[in-house]
Amino acid sequence: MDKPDKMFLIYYVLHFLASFSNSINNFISWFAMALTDILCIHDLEKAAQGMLSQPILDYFNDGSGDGVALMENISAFEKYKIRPRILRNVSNIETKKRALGSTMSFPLAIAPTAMQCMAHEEGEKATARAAARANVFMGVSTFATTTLEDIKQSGDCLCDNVYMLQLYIFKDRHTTEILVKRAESAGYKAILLTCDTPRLGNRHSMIRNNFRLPSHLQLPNFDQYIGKEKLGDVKYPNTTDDNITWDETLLWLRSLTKMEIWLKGISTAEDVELAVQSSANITGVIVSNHGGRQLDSALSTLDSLSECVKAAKSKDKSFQVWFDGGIRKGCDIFKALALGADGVMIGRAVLWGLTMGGEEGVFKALSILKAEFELTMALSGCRTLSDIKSSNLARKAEGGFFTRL
Ligand SMILES: Cc1cc2nc3c(=O)[nH]c(=O)nc-3n(C[C@H](O)[C@H](O)[C@H](O)COP(=O)(O)O)c2cc1C
Ligand SMILES: CCCCCCC(=O)C(=O)O
Repeated sequence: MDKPDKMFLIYYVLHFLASFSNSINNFISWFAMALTDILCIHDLEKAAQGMLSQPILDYFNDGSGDGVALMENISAFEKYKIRPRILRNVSNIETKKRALGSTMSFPLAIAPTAMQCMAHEEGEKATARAAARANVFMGVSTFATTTLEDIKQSGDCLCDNVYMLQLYIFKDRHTTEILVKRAESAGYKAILLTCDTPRLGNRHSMIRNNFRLPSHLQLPNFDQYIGKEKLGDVKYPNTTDDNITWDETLLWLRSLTKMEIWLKGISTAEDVELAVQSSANITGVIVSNHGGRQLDSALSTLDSLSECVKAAKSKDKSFQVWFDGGIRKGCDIFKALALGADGVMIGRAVLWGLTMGGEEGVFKALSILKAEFELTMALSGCRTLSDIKSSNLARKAEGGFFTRL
């Protein structure tokens, strides 16, 4: 047995022991994490693999169709290399970033991911506590397995943080309206309207595994309406609205709330222009292909990013362009910012941390990415976020040569 395998074996034994008692669970998670030498997000991914049933693991990890968009989200980062600058005094790196009227510790937020109690019994509550400790904003899925109020309260026990509700619009608009109003009264700061899922993507493993939410879990933000027995089958498109539009839906949503509205799942300049021009007063977009889970053969999100940034910033410099898809390393964050993103979000990296160690595991994932990002800045000669520029990158061109941007 080589060293990494031994390390994970120790972890599984500790995790098994921890499952006997909630009270020592957190301590064991922390201890196991220290013992098992988790150094990067790939270590967390590997550790999470052995801890979930196949249908849940596949649900978290897989993309749609042949998985091309999923793979290319990751490989696209290697089309860019960093051009480091030297002798620039990087003794005092500054990574803090302002958005939604608050400050985050670095330009990264947690993307909304559904059903986190499948990863760990504390689910979204553990994620919220880790996010609060790391001062990282948190997106909460409509399909959360915890109420949106309980999630925020769990983080608020530690300190103030920013929460954003990801919204799927149901055909029953009244259900959606209740959700939006609950989020606003709970103190959520933004709605992230997911726009790339009028229907669920073709996820082979969900179909093969006959994926269902485990019977002890619920979707308490709306399951009085949808009914969890419908989850994962063809009824999904029957409950969410596939007739949402720039004019009618966005203006209706704006009439419900004063919270910021962001559009998630945008990948073209044309749609960014519409977002900037919308009279629904959109704050920003998240350039995303849903982690490769929706339209297979979609452009990788890194390949979409430049046209989206150009379209937004040429019309309104303050319009926010965030990014997600394939971020596994601090240098990935650096590359997305160098291409003009205002910040990034991460999905699976958080789920792997949560699976492995609950709150401690998510905190570990966030800490790894922050440390790697800071190191990339230092080694590239960038002391502040505004020092990160497109000239810090070279892109692979014809013949495999790299040319500077
Ligand atoms: C298991 C899983 C569940 C997700 N659930 C949602 C969701 O409920 N709503 C949503 O807008 N996006 C959802 N996403 C997409 C993420 O918000 C995000 O766009 C994506 O995970 C980013 O890619 P990454 O996982 O490579 O970081 C989900 C992604 C995963 C992996
Ligand atoms: C089985 C229903 C999935 C609901 C949508 C969650 C989601 O966005 C995802 O990517 O999965």
